[in-house]
Amino acid sequence: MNIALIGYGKMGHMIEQVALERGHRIVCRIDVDNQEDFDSPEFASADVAIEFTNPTAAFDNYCRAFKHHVKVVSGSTGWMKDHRAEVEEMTRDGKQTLFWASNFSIGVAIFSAVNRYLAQIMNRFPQYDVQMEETHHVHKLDAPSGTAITLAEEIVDNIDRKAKWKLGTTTWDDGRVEGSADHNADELLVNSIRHGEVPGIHRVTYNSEADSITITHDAHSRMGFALGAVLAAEYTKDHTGLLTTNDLFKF
Ligand SMILES: NC(=O)C1=CN([C@@H]2O[C@H](COP(=O)(O)OP(=O)(O)OC[C@H]3O[C@@H](n4cnc5c(N)ncnc54)[C@H](OP(=O)(O)O)[C@@H]3O)[C@@H](O)[C@H]2O)C=CC1
Ligand SMILES: O=C(O)C1=N[C@H](C(=O)O)C[C@H](O)C1
Repeated sequence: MNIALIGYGKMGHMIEQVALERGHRIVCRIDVDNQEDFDSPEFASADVAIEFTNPTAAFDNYCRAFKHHVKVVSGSTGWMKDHRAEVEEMTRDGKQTLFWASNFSIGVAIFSAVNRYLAQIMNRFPQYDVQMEETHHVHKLDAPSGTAITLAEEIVDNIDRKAKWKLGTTTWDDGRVEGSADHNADELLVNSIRHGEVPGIHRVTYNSEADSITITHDAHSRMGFALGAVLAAEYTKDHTGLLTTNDLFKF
């Protein structure tokens, strides 16, 4: 299939490698300095555009692709709080197509199923309090991570004693600590750590006086995200509307 890349950074390069290995063609690469290529015949020839940019650019990129009726697969995080409703409206009834996931790795799809099940079990065991921690490289622009937000929303949806999640502290390599761990009992605290070149670690811990139960997903590289994004593009070619990994992996 024909793939356009929007954002040619760490993920864009890795997705190109995986897409070529799987026999696809890259027909267009759009980065900051060639935005006019959105209006090129090469971009319009794409079956799917794969977008990995940043929290502030992502929504505009979806709109520019939709103008040419090009379907989008996107992993950019941090835009949902401002544009979720608009994207839901644009993709309603398959008018436009966006496959979005805060994390494309197969491992996180499995982790997320375990996360939801564990939260349901914990309704019967009020002696356990739950907290989350995510660790990423120091270049990351958003905190908490998109994956942490998705996992936190799943816990809040499934465990009666938590009403919402709250960003706690962000701890940096040089020892700086931003934010505060203060929170109410009905708030799920999510702490962030920014360290070196870590691709992404997500940890959910249930703690009681007697013991702790921790589940962790630790990405060894970005390769799992890139493979998932290309699998999502292959799925998106034949589907419409607002899609996500639950559609792809059938969890
Ligand atoms: N869902 C998932 O599985 C994953 C999601 N991510 C998310 O994907 C995003 C990108 O990650 P990553 O590749 O590591 O980041 P990078 O910073 O390495 O790459 C982003 C690229 O997008 C470019 N860019 C910025 N603005 C625009 C624009 N308006 N149009 C086109 N290109 C633009 C940047 O250019 P310049 O450098 O010049 O600004 C850069 O080349 C982040 O939001 C990250 O959180 C990352 C990994 C997995
Ligand atoms: O910025 C990253 O690198 C990552 N971003 C995604 C997120 O915010 O959850 C996914 C992955 O953890 C890597």
